[in-house]
Amino acid sequence: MRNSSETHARHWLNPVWRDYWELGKPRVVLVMLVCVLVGMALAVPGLPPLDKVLAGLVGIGLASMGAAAFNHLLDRRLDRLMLRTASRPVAEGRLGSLQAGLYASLLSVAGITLLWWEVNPLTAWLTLASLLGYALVYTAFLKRVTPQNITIGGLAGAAPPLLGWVAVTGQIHPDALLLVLIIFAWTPPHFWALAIYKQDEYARAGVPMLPVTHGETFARLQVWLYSWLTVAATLLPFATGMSGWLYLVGVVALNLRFLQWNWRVWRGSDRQVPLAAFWFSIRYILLLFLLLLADHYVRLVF
Ligand code: HEM
Ligand SMILES: CC(C)=CCC/C(C)=C/CC/C(C)=C/COP(=O)(O)OP(=O)(O)O
Repeated sequence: MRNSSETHARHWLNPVWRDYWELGKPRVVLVMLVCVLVGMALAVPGLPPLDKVLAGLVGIGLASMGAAAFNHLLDRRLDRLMLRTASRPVAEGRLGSLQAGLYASLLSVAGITLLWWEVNPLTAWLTLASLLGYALVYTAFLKRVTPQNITIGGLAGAAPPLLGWVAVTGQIHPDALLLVLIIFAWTPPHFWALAIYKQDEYARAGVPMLPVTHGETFARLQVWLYSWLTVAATLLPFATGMSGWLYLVGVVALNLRFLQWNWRVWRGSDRQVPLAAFWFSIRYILLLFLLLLADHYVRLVF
């Protein structure tokens, strides 16, 4: 048992708000909100209406953090079995299941309600579908039963640009679906690179991730193949006229780096390469969406 001074030191260093904040996976949600914002910006020729932008970002942000908190709750036993996740707040018992469940419900209900009243019902429905897709379909079911968990579950994570687009226009447009396709195709190279690096932990925890069920070589090949699918998807905004030359030049440069990293994942044997490719995938998707944004406004001005 901890003595009181240790307990005090721990609370001082790790206050409870920080645990609640961590439940929402804030860094992942931040990148998702950038994708939401880009969806909003590309949906209209000028600036999107500020009230929809603010209510949309807050509502989708709350719902996404709620979904992430449900993931922490439902995965608490699994998380305990892996080094990367063992010290998470619910897994380690710093927050109880009831607390986490109430917090996740509160964020989710607040987010969806805000979207319903201040944005539009379609955005609320689509966000609810993404929330349930990640928290229930992916976390509680797919993750535990099939190595295709993230290809199917990735649809929920890919939704943000569509949510942003619909928040501003109230309608689903094919261009928004192109943006969803980019994230959807990018998710397997993003995640399987990490899964290759962490395959021993997933195997020990009994999670059927691709490198565990089909072997490391097959997973490395899939990362390489899906990175080509991602490259193809990223060229569609230019091919359809949605984005211009600035986007094309930038995305070709990004894609060359992306392919280089994923080629090294496929051909290399260095154990650190998949981890580096995973971190590059995050910079890649962030820069790609910022590029779409820059291209959109440059084309408006010139
Ligand atoms: C089902 C789809 C996805 C899966 C399975 C997945 C999986 C993961 C995993 C396991 C991590 C490591 C988390 C950690 O160590 O705490 C991670 C990190 C990350 N993911 Fe994904 N991801 C998905 C979709 C996305 C999407 C759609 C985005 C953004 C658009 C995203 C952005 C990030 C970011 C920014 C990080 C780094 C977080 C940090 O700094 O700790 N991911 N992802
Ligand atoms: C409303 C909406 C857009 C919802 C999407 C919410 C959301 C935060 C998705 C995140 C995707 C992600 C990090 C998956 C990893 O889960 P994991 O359980 O495989 O990874 P872990 O082991 O790190 O928990």
